[in-house]
Amino acid sequence: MTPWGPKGLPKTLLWTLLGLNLLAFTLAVLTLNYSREHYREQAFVATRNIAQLLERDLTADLDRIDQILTDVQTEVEQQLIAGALQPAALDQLLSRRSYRLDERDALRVADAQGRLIYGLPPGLSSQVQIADRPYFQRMQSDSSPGVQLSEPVVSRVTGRWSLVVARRLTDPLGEFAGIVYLALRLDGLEQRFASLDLGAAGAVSLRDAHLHLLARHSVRPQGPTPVGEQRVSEDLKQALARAPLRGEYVAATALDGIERANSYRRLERYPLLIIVGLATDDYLERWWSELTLTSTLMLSFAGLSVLFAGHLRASWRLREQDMHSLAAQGEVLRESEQRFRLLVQGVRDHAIFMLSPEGTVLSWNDGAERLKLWTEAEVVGQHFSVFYPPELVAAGAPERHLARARTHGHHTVEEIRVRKSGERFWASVTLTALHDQAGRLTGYAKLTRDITVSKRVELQERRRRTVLEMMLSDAPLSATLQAVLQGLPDQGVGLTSAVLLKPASASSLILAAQQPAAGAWQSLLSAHPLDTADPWADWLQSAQPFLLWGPDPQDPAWCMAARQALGVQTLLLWPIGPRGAPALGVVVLGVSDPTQERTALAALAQEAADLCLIIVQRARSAEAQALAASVYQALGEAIVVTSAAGEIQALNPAFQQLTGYRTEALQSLPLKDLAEDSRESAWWARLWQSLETTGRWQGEVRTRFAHGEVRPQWWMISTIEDEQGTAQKRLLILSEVTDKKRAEEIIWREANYDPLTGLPNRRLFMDRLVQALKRAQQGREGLTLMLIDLDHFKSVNDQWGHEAGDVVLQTAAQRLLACVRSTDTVARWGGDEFTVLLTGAEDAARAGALAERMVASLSEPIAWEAERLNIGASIGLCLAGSSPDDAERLLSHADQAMYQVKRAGRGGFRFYAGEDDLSASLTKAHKA
Ligand SMILES: Nc1nc2c(ncn2[C@@H]2O[C@H](COP(=O)(O)OP(=O)(O)OP(=O)(O)O)[C@@H](O)[C@H]2O)c(=O)[nH]1
Repeated sequence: MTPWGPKGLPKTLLWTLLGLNLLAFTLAVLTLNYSREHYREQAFVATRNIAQLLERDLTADLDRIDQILTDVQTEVEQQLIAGALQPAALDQLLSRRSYRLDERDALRVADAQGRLIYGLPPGLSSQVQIADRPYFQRMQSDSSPGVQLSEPVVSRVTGRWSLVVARRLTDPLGEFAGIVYLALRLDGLEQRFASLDLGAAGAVSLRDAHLHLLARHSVRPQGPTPVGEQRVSEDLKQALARAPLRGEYVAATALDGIERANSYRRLERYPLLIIVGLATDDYLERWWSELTLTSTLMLSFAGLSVLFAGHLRASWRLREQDMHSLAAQGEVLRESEQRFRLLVQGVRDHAIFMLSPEGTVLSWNDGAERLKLWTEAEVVGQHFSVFYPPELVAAGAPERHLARARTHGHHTVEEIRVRKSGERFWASVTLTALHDQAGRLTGYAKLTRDITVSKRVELQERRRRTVLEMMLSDAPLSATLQAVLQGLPDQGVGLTSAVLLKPASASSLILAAQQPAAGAWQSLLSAHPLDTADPWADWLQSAQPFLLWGPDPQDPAWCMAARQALGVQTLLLWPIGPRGAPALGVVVLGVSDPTQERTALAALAQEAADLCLIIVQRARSAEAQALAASVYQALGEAIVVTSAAGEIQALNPAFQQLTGYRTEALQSLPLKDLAEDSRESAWWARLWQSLETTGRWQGEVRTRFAHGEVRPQWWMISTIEDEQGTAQKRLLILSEVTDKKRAEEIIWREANYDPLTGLPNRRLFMDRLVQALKRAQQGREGLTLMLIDLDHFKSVNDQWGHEAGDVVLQTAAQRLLACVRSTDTVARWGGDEFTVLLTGAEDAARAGALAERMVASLSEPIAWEAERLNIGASIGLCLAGSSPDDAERLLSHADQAMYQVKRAGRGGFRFYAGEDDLSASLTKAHKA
């Protein structure tokens, strides 16, 4: 945010507002000051006027009094010249003059000794003396004529404060003869002052020459007037010093402390001073209102200024924020644009460019250059239809796409495009219409991505699926092969046509040909048969790919003809068939675009060839299966098909006829349910063990028929295995029992089983060991071999006879069988030696535990007649390794391990510990 700084507009405005406020304030102060001075001046004018009026008034009064006094003086002096004072004549005189006097002011005459000789009220006679009065004594000694004024005195006649106005009397000799005077009552003066309008607190005073207070009127009196009081304010003293006759001053009066604007004036002819004052509060009353009003206005103005400034500041801040935010947005936008431009420029996997509304290229990014191989300088200004293959341009695709984008906002399509080199590729194209704010079309943004790889995979998968579905729905072979070819041009590799040929009689057989070039192929082959002469014969035998990329004089004549007939440069022949085996057919591709990637073409041909091989092989295996099924159905032998685990899956008609069963009745039942003999579980276990280890079993079985009948049947069970040797099905063929079959079985049993113990003999054990080793070497199961030799068996024979030895051998066989699983094989190797073959996911831990159990079991006493025979067992173990162990070597290793146990004292087991265990093998060899 921009600071509320000195350079900003708001700061200027702030200063302006402040200046305006200061100006207004100054003006207001000046105006108020002027106004105050004005009011004061008015007050002075008023007081001056009043003082002047009072001066005139008082002077007039005193003049009048003086006139009377002069008249009386003249009269009295004449009477004195005449001999004695004649009061009657004075009364007469005074009665003529008395209208000019206030009735309260008495005119009196005192003689030279100060005795009142005239003017006393009745009853007082001559008792009144004024000889002690200072004014009397002054006049007694001062012979100057003229009127004299006294200091304020309390009249001895009236008892009131009075001012004595007197004239000196002289006798004819010129000696002092007394005074004639008028005692002017001061309260009378105060009453006169009271008639003046002096506001709420004004005052007027009269002082004598020595500033004694004579009379005073205050609108707000503080008590009786202190007549004679000489205290005055310093301001008055200073003013009098400056201007003794008249002047003005402002001061708080010494008597009541109220500040007033005062005017003073000395009477010209009498030593009196008039002071008139108007209280400051009075004359400034209006000024105070003005001050209040002005202050209110000023405060209002200042308040409004502050509000205005605040509002302005807030608005400015908002504006600043807006501007900042705009600036920030602008910056973000610029950055975003920059990033977008860099992004678009830098995108290398997508062609991103702009088109004008007419489809002319306006801009070009790195990805576009990489994808389409045009540089920006070459392509800008060209119409974008240069990226379309000619057939799409001819069909009006570019214009159609623009129109769609215009109508719908954008248009996405997956189609073939061409690079500058002419190479075709699968592209995913999105055209987006761009408009300005007024909604006018400004152009198009075009995004193109090379999707050749994924598209090929997708098309390949689609074709495979189609072909698979056709195969599963048993579509005709030719139609399925045709489907392989039909999808090929979509792969975008510029294929002109493809054909599948059957080489054996190639000239006449086209297995399938891609439309619409089938006719061209047909006529080519009729004119130039692809015979089996050199070099084709050898090639077809080897089934190697044959790629002809360009015309070469060495090429077979047929190729030259094919190129010519199809109008192509590149021919590609790919054999159909497993490598190294004679070809079943040939895929021939004619490629129109010489720039095509060879690996892509080769992959396409190979994939078509692989698909064709699967189709042909399946057709053949279907034929074979159909044949087998018809044989199975037609055969006179009764046949049952089961799963590898023995669950019944199918019965042929002959079986149903023989046994009376329907297929549904036996479906999923175990095969052993058909054998009455399987009630004895050990019998069935032996049978199944034989079947699992040898894959075959045959013998007489009491067989249950449909209606409860049990008839002896000859069972011949064989196993159908897959290519890895894993059992898939069991096939049981039932037939009538014949002597020959019985004899065969006896011979078979004697050849494979030990008659004393019933265990498989050495021969059968070796068979099973070899089979198990095969499986172990395919990594499908583990294998452990055990060689068990009874300890001290000879002594049983020696001590108890051969029969006892036989019982011991039989018992040992049973005990060993009881220790193992049904899938394991326990065999009698010979004499008192047994072998055990443990299969499945064997490990040393389980084999060791089993050996331990066997040692323990064989150590248990064996009952014979009343005796308890004691033997033991020594066991050698050997785990089949990942190396191709042969059976003999395994047996030798187990034997070495067993002998080590014997040497160590018997009664135990031991694993073969490697070739280093020489002592064991050597000693055994010696023993042998
Ligand atoms: N009862 C009986 N004895 C047999 C049979 N076959 C072999 N023998 C005897 O089994 C004996 C095996 O001998 P050896 O294994 O050396 O004797 P051993 O006492 O077990 O000696 P070690 O194995 O060293 O403990 C021989 O005496 C044979 O005659 C047979 O079928 N029945």
